[in-house]
Amino acid sequence: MKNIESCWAEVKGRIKKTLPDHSYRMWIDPVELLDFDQDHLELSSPNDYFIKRLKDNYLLTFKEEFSKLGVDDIRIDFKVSSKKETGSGKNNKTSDTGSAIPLVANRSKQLELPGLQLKFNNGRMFKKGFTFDDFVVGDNSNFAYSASLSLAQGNINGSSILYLLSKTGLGKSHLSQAVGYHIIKNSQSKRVYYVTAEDFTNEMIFSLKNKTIEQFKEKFRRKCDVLILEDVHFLSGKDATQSELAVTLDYLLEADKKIIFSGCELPDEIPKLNDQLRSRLTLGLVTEIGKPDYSTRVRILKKKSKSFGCKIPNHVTEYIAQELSDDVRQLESGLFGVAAKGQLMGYNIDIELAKSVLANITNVKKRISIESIKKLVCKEFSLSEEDIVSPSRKKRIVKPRQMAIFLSKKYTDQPIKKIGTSFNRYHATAIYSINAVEKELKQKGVLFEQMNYLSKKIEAGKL
Ligand SMILES: Nc1ncnc2c1ncn2[C@@H]1O[C@H](COP(=O)(O)OP(=O)(O)OP(=O)(O)O)[C@@H](O)[C@H]1O
Repeated sequence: MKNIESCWAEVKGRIKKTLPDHSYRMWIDPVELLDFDQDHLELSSPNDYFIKRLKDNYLLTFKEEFSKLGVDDIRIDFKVSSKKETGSGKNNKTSDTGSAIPLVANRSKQLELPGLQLKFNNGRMFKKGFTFDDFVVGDNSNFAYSASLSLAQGNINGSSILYLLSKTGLGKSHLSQAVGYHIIKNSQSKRVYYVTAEDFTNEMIFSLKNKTIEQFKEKFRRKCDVLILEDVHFLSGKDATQSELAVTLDYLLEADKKIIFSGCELPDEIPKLNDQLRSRLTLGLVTEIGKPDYSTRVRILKKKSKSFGCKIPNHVTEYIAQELSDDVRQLESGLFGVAAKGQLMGYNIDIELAKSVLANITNVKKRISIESIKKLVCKEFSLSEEDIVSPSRKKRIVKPRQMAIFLSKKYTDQPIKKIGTSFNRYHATAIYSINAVEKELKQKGVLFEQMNYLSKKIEAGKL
């Protein structure tokens, strides 16, 4: 009889060679040997869902690999148990420092969506680097990552709908595009439509105006295998689009197509959504991505520096991770700032340099609050603070109020509900204000100029 422990290590090694990096990392790497005897072994697994996946997809492989090593008819059981409980300190430590997770050795160029290049055809292009291999998994994103990967590879416990929920900059677009990218990469004939809710609305309006609405319906209802729809909160109050989307979803669900939604709020919390659409949005699995903890932030920074080819010393990386804890977009901008200043000015990349770059980000952030934005807008529009929170619907007050609400959403991480309350407004009205400003910004008129002016002041910390 061979030594089971060494066989298990060899089985893992052999499976690693046959699986894509992210699948191995996701499903096999966390599994540890808990207990064993001559014809039986017990393996650890983080949760029941994981166990089901292992049994469905990898149990046979485990047995085959054992058999190849001369261990036949082994009985394998799984038990919910974290790595920590298994006492494998080595794994915890290495995954904290990031070295347990192999960096992408072969960053292939981001695939473009297949098919035509026409505007309004398949929607937006995927961003380079928004793949599963480029996503750093932490406790904050484990569930969302695993659900996204399951959907990309098949389905999530029989369901084909996923709702990714998070505050801004935490990886919703990254994961939803990773699903699309994975599907196209493995099956180029799949028609993946990646659009924001705003794109969907605009395309619908465009089709109505141009009398091509039948083609629009046909495209989304019958010519789409995977629909990725981002920022669904944008649909608030857009009745016609909501009804069309609900019907589209029925067609896709009927045909068992895959659907990924993303949004900053739960479907139940998005105001002015008709029941028809709301019930369809809640059909899928809702997975939330939270803020990454310190060790995950360090791993994200290390991965980003590596993929962008910049060498940042460990203590500087740790300093950036310590200082910037709100979201990953902010982390990225801190990292780029430090790398760029170092390179352009020929400075050493050290804590002093990092401090000087991060000071702008953190100081400005500290000073920005709903109240400070409210004050600034009142001052610039010669309004009193009573005016801006009053019930008045006079144009000279409504517009600045909407702008202040929009800026509060943009520059603070406060929930929209809270922003609404700060202006004595319902949640639905706050969302309406944000949408109204977004729409007017596109016209590049006076409001656009005013917004630029206010944004520059806020970013410069002149509050
Ligand atoms: N876990 C992660 N690992 C690596 N990169 C990440 C991770 N999470 C987020 N990012 C990066 O952070 C940036 C912002 O992420 P993304 O655009 O997906 O956020 P979002 O939640 O969609 O934000 P928004 O709601 O503002 O659209 C991207 O460059 C993305 O690659």
